[in-house]
Amino acid sequence: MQFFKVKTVEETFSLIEENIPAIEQTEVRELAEALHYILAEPVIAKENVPSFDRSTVDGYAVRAKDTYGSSESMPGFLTLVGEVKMGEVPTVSVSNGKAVYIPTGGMLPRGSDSVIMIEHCEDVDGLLNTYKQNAPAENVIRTGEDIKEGEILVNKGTKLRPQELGALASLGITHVSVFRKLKVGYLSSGDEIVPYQTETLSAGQIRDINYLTIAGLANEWNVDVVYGGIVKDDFDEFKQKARELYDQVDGLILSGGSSVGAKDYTTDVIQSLGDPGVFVHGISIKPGKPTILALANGKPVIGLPGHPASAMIIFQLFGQRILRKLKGEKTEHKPERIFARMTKNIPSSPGRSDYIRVHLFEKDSEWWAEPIIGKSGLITTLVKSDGIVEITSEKEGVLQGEYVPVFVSR
Ligand SMILES: Nc1nc2c(c(=O)[nH]1)N[C@H]1C(S)=C(S)[C@@H](COP(=O)(O)OP(=O)(O)OC[C@H]3O[C@@H](n4cnc5c(N)ncnc54)[C@H](O)[C@@H]3O)O[C@H]1N2
Ligand code: MOO
Repeated sequence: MQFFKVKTVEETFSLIEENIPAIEQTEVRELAEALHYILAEPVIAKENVPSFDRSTVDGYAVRAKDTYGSSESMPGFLTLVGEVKMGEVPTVSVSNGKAVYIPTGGMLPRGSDSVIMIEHCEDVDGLLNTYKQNAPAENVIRTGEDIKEGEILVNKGTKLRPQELGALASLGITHVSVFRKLKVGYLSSGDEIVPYQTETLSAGQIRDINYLTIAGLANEWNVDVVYGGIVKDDFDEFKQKARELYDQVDGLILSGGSSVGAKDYTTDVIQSLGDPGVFVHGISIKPGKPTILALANGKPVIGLPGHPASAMIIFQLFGQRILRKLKGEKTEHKPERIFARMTKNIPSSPGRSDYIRVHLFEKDSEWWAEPIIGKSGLITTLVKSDGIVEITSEKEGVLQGEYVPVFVSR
């Protein structure tokens, strides 16, 4: 009889951190095709952004001191000497007592240090009445204020979000070196599992749910999935299919057979794939206790519990971390969570982390979390839920009205 040597959630996170390597292969991608890829080398700014002082408003470029003392009741007077054209170097400059018209984004003319907004002036036949005093640098973006030449703009290991792509574009960078896209293999196991396309089920059969839920999550994380099909509860067949798939991919996900029943071969199959092998079998968590995590010759292998809600929750909690590590992503994991108030008391055993599926609703300007009660074999518990409440291992549950963190599903 096998027994689980159960790890806590925190121990499991540390073991993932210690055990999972990053893939080393990189590729160069065109910037517009690099969204959600992980940067493989730092990007150092080769120029200033902006490369010139620019106005942030439509107005008049002035010397701030020439506007001192101007107010609604006591306007100042400046002589208009020309205008700045967009995208061009100004041909006029600003000297004492002078002003130049400038559109939003235009280059500040020599001699000026700030821009006074159109709303605060009046052009009376070339004499500019100023009704407000300006501070130096007011309504101006300075050269290099956004990005300074020589600074590290984006570090190695950063996931490229739209804002990083925008910043790289501002420097004229068209290609970036990124870690290549991951490809993981997915295999379902179980004599009762049949393809989801099966029209009529025979007695005892179940359509494969986990392929769609797990591949869907992986795709959301910019990871490709190779579907290895469904294997029967037969050690030799399972081992052979797992090996074939393992050889083609960067990591392997096996669903079902993770428990310790007579036909649960997943552990033995994983051990056959390579060293060091299993580093977690059993986590003090509900749902998902029989989870298996392993590393076989540098490739992670995840044995997910078969129950569909358990498989999804476990893959979100641990699979995502494993894949982030494998992708070379270095930025700290910050899951999206909100605080909501629990509508009911929920007991929990100390020493075990519980993940409660909840429906979120807003009442009196506050978020409330209504637990969705149901077994982890029921996929609709996740269909009805908007997120997962974490009850950490040191707690004995949560009380009605208590504020709890909810990991929101998107
Ligand atoms: N004696 C014990 N029995 C069980 C324990 C335990 O600690 N001691 N843990 C239970 C928990 S918790 C879970 S979760 C399951 C996990 O078991 P397995 O990973 O071995 O999964 P299976 O037995 O293969 O399947 C469980 C369940 O899920 C259905 N399933 C499996 N794959 C799919 C799929 N791809 N799509 C849809 N449904 C799937 C399967 O038909 C079973 O009903 O073990 C408990 N037992
Ligand atoms: O802990 Mo298992 O994952 O529910 O049914």
